[in-house]
Amino acid sequence: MTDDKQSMTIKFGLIGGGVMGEALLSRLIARGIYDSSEVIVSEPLSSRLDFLKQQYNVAVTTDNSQVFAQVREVVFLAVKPQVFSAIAQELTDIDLLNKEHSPLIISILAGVPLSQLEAAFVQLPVIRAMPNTPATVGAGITAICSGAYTNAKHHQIAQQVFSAVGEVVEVSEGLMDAVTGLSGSGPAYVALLVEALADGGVSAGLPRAIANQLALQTVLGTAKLLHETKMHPAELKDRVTSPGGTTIAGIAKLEQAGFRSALIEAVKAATERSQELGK
Ligand SMILES: NC(=O)C1=CN([C@@H]2O[C@H](COP(=O)(O)OP(=O)(O)OC[C@H]3O[C@@H](n4cnc5c(N)ncnc54)[C@H](O)[C@@H]3O)[C@@H](O)[C@H]2O)C=CC1
Ligand SMILES: O=C(O)[C@@H]1CCC=N1
Repeated sequence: MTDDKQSMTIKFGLIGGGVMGEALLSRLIARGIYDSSEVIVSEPLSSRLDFLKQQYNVAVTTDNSQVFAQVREVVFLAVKPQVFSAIAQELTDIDLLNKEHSPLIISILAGVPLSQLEAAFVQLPVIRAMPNTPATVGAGITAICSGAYTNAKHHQIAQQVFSAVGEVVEVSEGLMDAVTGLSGSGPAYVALLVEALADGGVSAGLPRAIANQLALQTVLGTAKLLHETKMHPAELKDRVTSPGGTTIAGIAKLEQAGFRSALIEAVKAATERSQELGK
């Protein structure tokens, strides 16, 4: 059931109010891309629904068909890929194409290809995207690729939506699984790195709180330095590494333990998993 907000004004519909859905929603409203009165969220968990309604003052529903029926501009799919076929099934009774304003469908579902999306949303404009969790703080990066029925306006809408949460790149669809394995899953790898660096500091005798702070700021500062100066990572590594010094001793251990290979294999494994999710 929807609440009493005016359905006439609904421009943006979110299906799935979880981690990524909320990250996008919060920034879109904070940046004024959509007013809260223009948004509807569909989510089966009542605790999440209540929270999102309270926090963002948006219309809410547990009925996905309400979103498809009311939205005039964008339907944003942010459910798990495993739920997609059930949602596609719910659409069979709704004539989306012949609505007065047929919406742009944006999907962030890992692995689900444009062919599957376009089979569910027949002749509708669809954009497949892969954002990442730093979107929550406006520091995300999103790769997008467009379906067959999109035009320049749809493209502009997707750019505007994802620019609200960070950088946007366009790739061909064949690269989306690799994007998922790198930047989509990447925040988890970096979180592991931060945690492990701090553990190393604790192991070397640092108090936990100081070790956490040192580890986090080292990763943040290094990323900022590389980003702002456009320096090649190898050059930065060389600058830190004094002959016969401490850093080369640490790097030798990382190489021995297969640090680079572990990251390469992680990206490859996540890419393969994304490919599997689309089958
Ligand atoms: N978490 C991440 O870092 C990223 C996730 N993604 C993709 O975003 C999608 C969502 O991921 P998360 O936000 O992490 O998951 P999540 O589990 O936090 O959110 C999914 C939400 O969908 C709701 N839901 C379940 N069934 C539903 C249905 N039938 N109709 C409407 N809502 C339903 C769930 O209750 C939940 O709140 C996934 O497809 C994932 O591949 C993409 C980029 C990054
Ligand atoms: O782990 C996952 O499947 C999702 C997609 C990218 C990040 N999280």
